[in-house]
Amino acid sequence: MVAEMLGGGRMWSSSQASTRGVIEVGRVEAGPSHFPKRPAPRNSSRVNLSRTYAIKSCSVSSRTGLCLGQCYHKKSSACKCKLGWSSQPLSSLRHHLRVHSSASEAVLTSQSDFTKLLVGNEKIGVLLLNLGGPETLDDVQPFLFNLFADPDIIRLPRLFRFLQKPLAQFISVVRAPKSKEGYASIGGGSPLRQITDAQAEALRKALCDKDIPAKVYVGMRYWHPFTEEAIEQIKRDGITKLVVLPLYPQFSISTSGSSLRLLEGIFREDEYLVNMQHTVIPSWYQREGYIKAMATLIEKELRTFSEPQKVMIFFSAHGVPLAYVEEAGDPYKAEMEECVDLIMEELEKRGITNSCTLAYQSRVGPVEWLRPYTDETIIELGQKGVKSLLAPLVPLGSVEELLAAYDSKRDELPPPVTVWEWGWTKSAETWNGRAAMLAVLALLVLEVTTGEGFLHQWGILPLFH
Ligand SMILES: C=CC1=C(C)c2cc3[nH]c(cc4nc(cc5[nH]c(cc1n2)c(C)c5CCC(=O)O)C(CCC(=O)O)=C4C)c(C)c3C=C
Ligand SMILES: [Fe+2]
Repeated sequence: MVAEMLGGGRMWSSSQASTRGVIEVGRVEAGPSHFPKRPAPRNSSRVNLSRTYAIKSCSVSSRTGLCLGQCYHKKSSACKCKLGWSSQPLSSLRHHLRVHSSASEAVLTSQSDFTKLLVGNEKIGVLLLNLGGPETLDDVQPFLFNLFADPDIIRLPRLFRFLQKPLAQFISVVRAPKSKEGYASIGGGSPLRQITDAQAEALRKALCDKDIPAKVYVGMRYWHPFTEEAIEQIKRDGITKLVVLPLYPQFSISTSGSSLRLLEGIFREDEYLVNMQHTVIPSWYQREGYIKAMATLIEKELRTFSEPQKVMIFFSAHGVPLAYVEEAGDPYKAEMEECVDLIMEELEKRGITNSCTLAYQSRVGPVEWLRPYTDETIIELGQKGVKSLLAPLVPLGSVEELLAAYDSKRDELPPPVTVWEWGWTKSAETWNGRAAMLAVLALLVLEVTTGEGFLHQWGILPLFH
């Protein structure tokens, strides 16, 4: 599908138009992660976290050319709105995005414009995207089928795509017993729906408190409520402006990318949606609210150790297969590393200078995943004499896995380490969710108070100062 991205685009009426002139319909807001990477000395002042960057990546005019995800600009002036990430490196995106710092730019909308806009029949929606999870043990195999049938999860060469569903059926049946064991150990189902619904409700309330009567929807990729169901509700509610917000702080082909690709397909086919204004936030790990929330959680947890300064902060993130990063250009690893850097810098500002490690967990299948692996790293740390560990980035639902890895390695650790202090509790499972929520709220609050960000670009939030 070729999208007309340059020049076209539904424009706002003049009272709505952003004076920045860079964010229009379908524009993607993104942060410093989308700059070409540069070495980041720990002590340099790297990023102004409160700054917002607007990226001219995706304003599309034709009915068939609506673009929800990140877009590729070819070397020629023509632009392709790719349906998937498998055939073209995502890293090429960075070279073609026009990045604007909005820090010094003008105020967008007056208070009266704001009131007019809200009263003027605009219906704002926020669509939170997440993975979804089986609610009962009987849901596990069909959930796994949906997951493995996704070409962004099992990436087959185009020629072999016809095998996707049979393969998904096979893998889901084989994997189901192991998965069921995991879900049985956390109460017989995934907590993700409850957590995401709670996030949606908290966000709705926070927006409502700010006089933004937005409806917040949850769209899951592999289980109920499916993204398609959320979209149907959005249409029934007559939403006219939609903010699409994946609940993954860092972008990966396999998570936000997959959900955005699905949405892109739905939008392309639907006249109502094609005409609805929308904006997408592909990743937000670099937002001040998120970084500060994570730093605060770590700071608080460190205090529970007997010798806090000796604790190794062990970021155990969800992994992805190595080929995603090396062959398909998934920015996930770079974004994860930058996220860890930003959290550590924030901690340094607070006088916390503990050492840290980043490792990846949750591998599935026989292929190589991002290294270092969490289970192996735990042993190495033990052998190096690290006695206290705090793990802040553990993915939702995976704390058991990490603890099991730790426990199974306990015997392999040298004697002084067998009394390892472990700075994590079961409640950590929801930390990512809570931090994500905080981040989203902080993002909105930040944008209300500073005049930066997508809501201002749209002219739906006024400046307070
Ligand atoms: C090739 C397979 C997988 C990739 C790639 C992958 C990436 C990925 N996943 C998350 C977050 C979560 N995944 C969860 C469950 C889960 N993921 C896979 C496979 C891949 N994930 C499977 C098979 C499962 C089911 C459980 C299992 O059998 O191990 C969950 C938990 C959802 C829940 O039920 O609550 C999360 C969260 C990220 C962030 C990511 C890439 C960055
Ligand atoms: Fe996963």
